[in-house]
Amino acid sequence: MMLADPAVKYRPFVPVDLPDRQWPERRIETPPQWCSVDMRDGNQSLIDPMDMERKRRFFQLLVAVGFKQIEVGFPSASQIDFDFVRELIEEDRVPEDVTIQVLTQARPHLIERTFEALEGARRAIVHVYNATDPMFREVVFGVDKNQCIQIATDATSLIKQKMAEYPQTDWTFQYSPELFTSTELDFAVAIVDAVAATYVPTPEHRMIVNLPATVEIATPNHYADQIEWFCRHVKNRESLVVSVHPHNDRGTGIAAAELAVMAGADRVEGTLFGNGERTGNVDIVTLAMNLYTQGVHPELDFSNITPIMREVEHCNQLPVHPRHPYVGDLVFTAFSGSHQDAIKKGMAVRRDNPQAPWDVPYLPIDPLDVGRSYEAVIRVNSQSGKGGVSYLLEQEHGIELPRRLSIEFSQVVQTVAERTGREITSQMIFQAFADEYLDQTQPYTLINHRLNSEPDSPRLHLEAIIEQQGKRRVLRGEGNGPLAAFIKALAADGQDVEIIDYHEHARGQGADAEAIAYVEVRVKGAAIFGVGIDESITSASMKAVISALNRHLARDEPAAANVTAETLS
Ligand SMILES: CC(=O)SCCNC(=O)CCNC(=O)[C@H](O)C(C)(C)COP(=O)(O)OP(=O)(O)OC[C@H]1O[C@@H](n2cnc3c(N)ncnc32)[C@H](O)[C@@H]1OP(=O)(O)O
Ligand SMILES: CC(C)C(=O)C(=O)O
Repeated sequence: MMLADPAVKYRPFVPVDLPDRQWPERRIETPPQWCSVDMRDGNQSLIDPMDMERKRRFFQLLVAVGFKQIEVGFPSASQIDFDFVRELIEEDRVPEDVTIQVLTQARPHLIERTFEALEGARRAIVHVYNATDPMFREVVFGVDKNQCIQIATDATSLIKQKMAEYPQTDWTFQYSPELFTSTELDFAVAIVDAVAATYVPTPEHRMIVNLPATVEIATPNHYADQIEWFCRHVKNRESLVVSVHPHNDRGTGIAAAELAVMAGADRVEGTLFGNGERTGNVDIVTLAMNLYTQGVHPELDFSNITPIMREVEHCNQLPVHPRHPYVGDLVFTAFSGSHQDAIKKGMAVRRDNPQAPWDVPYLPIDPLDVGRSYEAVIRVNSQSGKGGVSYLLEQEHGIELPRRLSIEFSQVVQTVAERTGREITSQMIFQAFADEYLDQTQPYTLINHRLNSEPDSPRLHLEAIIEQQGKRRVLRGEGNGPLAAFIKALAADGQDVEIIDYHEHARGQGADAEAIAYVEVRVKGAAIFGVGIDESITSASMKAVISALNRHLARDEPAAANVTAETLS
């Protein structure tokens, strides 16, 4: 049960005393070093840790994306992690420019085993950790501060010695004061200084100091303060690569990582799509794409993001949320009418000026940049409006509705959406459009027509063959254009139709192109639309008039109406 006063149980974080903090004014202008910990922190938190096949696939994926540092496991913790590291080395599967990293606790037998796993590696990062937070010192290890430092420096000495035993490998040393964020800052600096004094890094051969938010305990600005404070107080900063390793317990892992980089971190450890202990590690995809949308290339390649997501889902056996930034199945989709309208208008402006900076409403990134298409951007349900319906007809069926017709037709789609309660696909929209306008062939059906003109006269003579109730008849009329002649022919048959508005365009390209004509006509004082499609523009416009007339006549005979709703059910 939630407490009436949570303060009796939970303590707020203590702010860092850093009145002259510099990080809020900084911007991220170059990407940090990235290290994927999918195969270690990600793997250790899976329901079913990865088998060899999934590990191989994940490693290949990380290499293909462009990671240069990959924590491939905890080889002293499990045989499969050990075997995988051996396979990478023995089968020479690590590309020249990629460095593998492995984790070990600060315990001699685990360190020994770690080096056994790494024998023969071209290059490797050995990552050792011990918990430095006061509660862990007391409850988990039963050590005081000096003993805690001793665990870390003893491990460092042993690692340094083991590195010397295998000089053919290009080694990098990494130390993490686990639970850095809940460790007293001066103690975190003291233990890192002691470890560094043991290892003796130089600016040419730096050691990595990884400062994990093992459990996220505060707002991201607090983490940034801690990182800046650390960087300003640690000795020999120029000999260290300062790395961060945020988790996401408060849901602010991304913000914490970004602010930490502004505060001086050189490197970020995280996972693809944020798998990891509890609520996960920081998601490197989002971090990278956040940089990209600020105009900074992250030096990771997510230009075909969907297969990357599917591969990670396979390896982790965990789904990526449909609303996950930049990749989720629904993140490039707008259902709501006003969003669709704005996107449609923004896309139209962009089509005219494709080199302009990206400025499409509601879309922080061009879906094409991550291999997604525009087709899925707009989807229609009962929350949608005319913009979405017209967009889909235009994009997928080449039908560019005039504005007033799009208003009328969106009501047809709205009725279907509300009745079914489901998403309406572009195919369903086209079917509704065909039912409502194109297939209106009763009572009049246009079978054919012939046009004649006289020399030196603008007048055209039209003969239109129509079918009505199974019988064919010829209607005749004359006018200055084919449509005017057809209106005359209908008038002679007792149907007074007045053209109010007319639009036409080609549909498709090349030899297969068709013409589509839209008319708004007035019949017996009422305005109504009609649409016709044909290879010939004249036939398309006559069919459009017939469509409008038949719709008008159907309204007088309700039994013939409502075809659309039935067809879609
Ligand atoms: C925040 C992180 O993600 S850290 C990484 C966590 N990952 C893993 O733990 C991977 C899987 N782990 C394992 O397979 C095992 O825990 C092993 C092989 C590493 C160690 O196994 P065991 O020796 O059986 O120890 P166990 O699992 O019970 O861990 C607790 C012991 O480790 C010690 N320990 C824990 N962390 C550290 C550390 N960083 N340095 C030194 N000792 C440590 C504890 O003090 C405790 O020792 P004790 O038994 O003397 O009290
Ligand atoms: C080992 C360390 C870096 C870790 O995974 C954590 O603190 O979350």
